[in-house]
Amino acid sequence: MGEALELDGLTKVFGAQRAVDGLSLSVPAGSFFGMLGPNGAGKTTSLSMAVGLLRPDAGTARIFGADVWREPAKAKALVGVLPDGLGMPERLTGREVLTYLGLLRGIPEAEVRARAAELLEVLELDHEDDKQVIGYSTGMRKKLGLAVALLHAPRLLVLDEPFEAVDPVSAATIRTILHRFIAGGGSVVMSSHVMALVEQLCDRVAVVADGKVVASGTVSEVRAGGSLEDAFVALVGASTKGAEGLTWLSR
Ligand SMILES: Nc1ncnc2c1ncn2[C@@H]1O[C@H](COP(=O)(O)OP(=O)(O)OP(=O)(O)O)[C@@H](O)[C@H]1O
Repeated sequence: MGEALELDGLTKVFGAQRAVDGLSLSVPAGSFFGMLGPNGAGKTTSLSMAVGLLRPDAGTARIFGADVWREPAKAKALVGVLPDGLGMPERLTGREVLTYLGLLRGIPEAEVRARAAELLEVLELDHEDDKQVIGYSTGMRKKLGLAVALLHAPRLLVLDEPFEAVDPVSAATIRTILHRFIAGGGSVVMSSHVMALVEQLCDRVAVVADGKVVASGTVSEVRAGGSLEDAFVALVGASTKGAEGLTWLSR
């Protein structure tokens, strides 16, 4: 079936820091792919380059074979993105955001309205229909961002921390939506810090540290008989910080 996403030698340098350092990975079509890594490992920077939001200093990103930076219109039509710290038109309601972005995508108006209504209902954003985005909570923003990513029925979803700040009921809804998306032939790449969620949802994972992939494969290959959390700590190095110092916290 080919590759949904192929990153080859992606590199991004900020000043003296190589935030992403020759990162390569391959996401087979139909897979649910988890990207793990400690804070500052380079996950957001890599995913931003992968979907055309941040220009790489070197390397390539392909979505179903389309080069994200050489054939952006073709590549971007195939992908729905939930970026980190999503900027939204703050003075629009959720329904207006979806309608506006759907029309910009070239979806016929009646179809946009029908899809927006369905997404808002499923994600339980429809009961506060008058609320502008500026009044949304972090979790509501995340859900609206996911609705935006799904609106044009992409073949690949790239989601940066989709479950962050989302309540358990909404998280279950999102999990169901993502499972249905995969069952319908879609592919998902998501970053997350929640190991249990990655173990439960994903069939393949990559662990990123210092801007490089330090392990990748099926979940069982990467966890190698133990838990994913143990494998992760072994790969990125355990820290003993926090056990010492801070004596002023003791009573
Ligand atoms: N615009 C920027 N300017 C300077 N440095 C940056 C910029 N964006 C990211 N960085 C640095 O690049 C490194 C990788 O950051 P990135 O946000 O990709 O990590 P991450 O793996 O997504 O982390 P987290 O899990 O905390 O979200 C960090 O050290 C960060 O400080």
